[in-house]
Amino acid sequence: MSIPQERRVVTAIPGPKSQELLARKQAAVPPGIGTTLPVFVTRAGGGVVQDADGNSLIDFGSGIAVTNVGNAAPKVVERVQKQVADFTHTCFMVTPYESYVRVCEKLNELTPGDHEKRTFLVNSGAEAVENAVKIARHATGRPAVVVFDHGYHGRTLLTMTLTAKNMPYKHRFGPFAPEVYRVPLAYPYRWPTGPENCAEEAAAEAIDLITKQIGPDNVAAVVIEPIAGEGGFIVPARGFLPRIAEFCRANGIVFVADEVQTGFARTGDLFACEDEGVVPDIITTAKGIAGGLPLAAVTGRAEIMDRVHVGGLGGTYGGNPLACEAALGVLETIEEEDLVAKARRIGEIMLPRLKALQERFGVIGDVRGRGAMIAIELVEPGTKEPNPTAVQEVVKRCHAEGLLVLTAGTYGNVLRFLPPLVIPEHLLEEGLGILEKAIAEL
Ligand SMILES: Cc1ncc(COP(=O)(O)O)c(CNCCCC(=O)O)c1O
Repeated sequence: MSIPQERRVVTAIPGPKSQELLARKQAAVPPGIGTTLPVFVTRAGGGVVQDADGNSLIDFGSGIAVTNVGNAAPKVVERVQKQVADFTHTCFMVTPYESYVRVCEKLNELTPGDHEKRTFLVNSGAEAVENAVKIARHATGRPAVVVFDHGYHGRTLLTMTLTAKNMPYKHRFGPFAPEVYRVPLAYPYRWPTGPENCAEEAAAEAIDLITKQIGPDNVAAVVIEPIAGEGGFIVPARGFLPRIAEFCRANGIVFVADEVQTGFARTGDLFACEDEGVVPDIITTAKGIAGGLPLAAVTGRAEIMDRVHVGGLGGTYGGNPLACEAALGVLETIEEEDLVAKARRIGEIMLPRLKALQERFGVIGDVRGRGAMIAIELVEPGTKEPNPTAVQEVVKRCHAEGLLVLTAGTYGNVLRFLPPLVIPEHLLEEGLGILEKAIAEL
């Protein structure tokens, strides 16, 4: 890795150059575009991001689960550099090119299920989810879409409607899309009768709501994240996903797995659905797919995807050639560096240390996640009362020490950890040390 894999804090964070740039940002960009940490990045790679003031921060965010293979990953850079000099855009619907087809062939091969599949490419996770719903409605002739508490699916009108949390995602942006219904998620830590009953009871409640209040024959699709991302890294109780998938199969409902955040080795499987052997009818992917180039994909059963009339799917930039080359570089990197195993290793390091921390500090109510998608939920000690104030305090301390961490959760009380899968273990350990110190000092 060409960038020194070290934490180096040489100024206040943010430093003077970043502060100057922040003032310019505030004069040019609306505040609706928030900023987690106002350090202006100049280089990044491996497990670090470098800023304009010469600081090198440990990256536990990966640009929100995007740079799984590392920022500026060598195979991504090599492929994109060659492609950009050949051609930058033709619009695949006008004159196609082989790299787009190759990406789709690989996704058809690698996503869960050995049935015949089709894939097409778009630009963002939200666009992928929008298209999955379009295709499900077209194929079934049904209007309704079922989503879950704590779900997140994007910021377009439909995906905002599918998303659960009001602030900041939905507030004052209505009216929302029709025919979207929400049912309970199997949230073990907060399930009323305890985690051991969660899968069966939550599935029964969800299925009962669909059956009694919507009508299975009116439902085109169920859309669910195998691990809820923005909603707080909620790993549904084991057995919940298979029960929901089975109900969908029995009722002709398209089961859409939204793997925008969980995909591409992040959770210790190439796709998170593999963990319980769930085979989705459609899977949406983005983020980790192209190492930072804007790309997303809709991969589904051929008999569903092929129902759409010619010209019914599209968009100008979908499957941009640079992004397709990047995606091929990502897939090569995941395979050659065995990043699925590396993600599992990250979980094996993080989970025990966080569980040991939970033993010492009552502010940690729950430790959860899989692979390199890990989180702690902070509460008022001795209760399950969400503690967003503690999260903000820990974040402030981590950032000041040069550790980039992100938050999540419906209640704003989750610290989530999404290190690049290529992060050197010494940086992972160092980052955990900073986190432990920040929590101990609360
Ligand atoms: C499961 C899941 N589905 C869909 C999406 C949407 O993907 P886009 O590429 O951001 O549109 C996401 C994006 N999550 C990060 C949102 C960042 C923000 O906007 O504040 C996701 O996690």
